[in-house]
Amino acid sequence: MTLQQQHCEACRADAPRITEQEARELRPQIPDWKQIEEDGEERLQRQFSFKNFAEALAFTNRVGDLAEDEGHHPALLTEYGKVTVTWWTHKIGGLHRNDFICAAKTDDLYEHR
Ligand SMILES: C[C@H](O)[C@H](O)[C@H]1CNC2=NC(N)=NC(=O)C2=N1
Repeated sequence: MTLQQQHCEACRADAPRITEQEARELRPQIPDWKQIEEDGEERLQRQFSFKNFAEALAFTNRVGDLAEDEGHHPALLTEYGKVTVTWWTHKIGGLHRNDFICAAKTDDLYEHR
């Protein structure tokens, strides 16, 4: 089953961070995302481009709906013509499989915008 077809599991404080092996296997499904470290935490980040602010905001709201549906929430920076989406799991201060699932679903929203 692809990442896009999966759903997030409820975030738990004792949930295991994703292993480097798992991340290596999943990264090819989200090739446009980069893994960054911010505040000492691993995160997934991608910048999406748009014609103007209105389109950027519409996409932002769709990602917001996705987050509510999955019970898993990103950081969103919405600017004129671009939206930067950052996924990580607050409860474990790092990356969980959920973040890869949501990154893949975010790509889907962009491709079908
Ligand atoms: C109670 C609520 O489900 C939890 O606080 C969820 C909300 N959304 C979340 N989103 C993210 N990215 N990480 C979390 O740990 C998280 N926890």
